[in-house]
Amino acid sequence: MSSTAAAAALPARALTIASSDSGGGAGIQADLKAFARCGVHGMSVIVALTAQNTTGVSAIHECPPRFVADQLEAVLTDLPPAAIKTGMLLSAPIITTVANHLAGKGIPLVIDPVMVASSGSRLLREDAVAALIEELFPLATVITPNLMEAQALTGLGTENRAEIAEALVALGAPAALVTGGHGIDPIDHLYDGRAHLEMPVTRYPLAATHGAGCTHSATLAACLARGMDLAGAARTAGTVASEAVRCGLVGLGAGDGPVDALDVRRLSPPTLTDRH
Ligand SMILES: Nc1ncnc2c1ncn2[C@@H]1O[C@H](COP(=O)(O)OP(=O)(O)O)[C@@H](O)[C@H]1O
Ligand SMILES: Cc1ncc(COP(=O)(O)OP(=O)(O)O)c(N)n1
Repeated sequence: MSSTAAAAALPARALTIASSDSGGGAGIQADLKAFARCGVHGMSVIVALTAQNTTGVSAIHECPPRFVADQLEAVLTDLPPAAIKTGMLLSAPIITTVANHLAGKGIPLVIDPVMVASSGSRLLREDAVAALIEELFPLATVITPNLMEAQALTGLGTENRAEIAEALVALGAPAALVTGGHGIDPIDHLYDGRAHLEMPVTRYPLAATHGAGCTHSATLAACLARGMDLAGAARTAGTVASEAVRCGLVGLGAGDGPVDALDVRRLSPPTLTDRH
């Protein structure tokens, strides 16, 4: 195969800029599984490490912003991604570093404004919320808060997703997708500044939703990397996240079990042959 033909056969690339979950349920670990689920080569810039399991976060170790910049430069210079997602960014200096590296690149960007873990720990410092809105939202293709994050960002108490999505777009993001895992109705709501689109998702009443939001936003980025339009990518993200909950590993730990985008229980190690 010629090198041009070999390059044409390569998978699309997507990058996650987020934090590690030592329990393997959310964060970078969930993102890379979602990228693989979508047939996309995943790359990662890790901004913080969490000591975390299914019951909660016990410690957070922040990477120096200079090392975040080193990772960004390593990836962006050699392996430019076709789409990027951000997850847990933790601090204002990290957000500024990320924004400085992404500004002007024109790469589709999904911002998952991760603020508080479902276990209650803060994953975005209070003094970093303004930086997220002012420096990163204008660079986004779409932001994907859950209902509670959307309420915190807008200061609105309503559960009316159309109203909240419009307020999010008014904050500077070109499009907002409010996810529906926690709401009364399991509906994802997309507003792109012109039209509203409601996307029902199948809800599974399982104790295995840890990492659902990460899986959702990573799938959305992977679909954009593969050339899908925003509405199609949003529908696929809702379906993949919902399926990951259906396949979730209930009982894996003492708390909320991790979602499983790859449905690993149906996989087994390859059979070894004489050639191996
Ligand atoms: N119980 C559930 N059953 C099916 N899908 C779910 C469930 N919880 C979450 N999801 C899926 O995960 C997505 C994100 O979930 P959500 O709870 O809104 O965000 P987060 O995990 O960030 O709190 C939803 O849009 C939905 O597709
Ligand atoms: C390292 C890390 N990143 C993100 C989250 C939040 O995960 P998410 O899927 O948005 O929601 P919950 O699993 O907290 O419901 C996290 N916990 N850790």
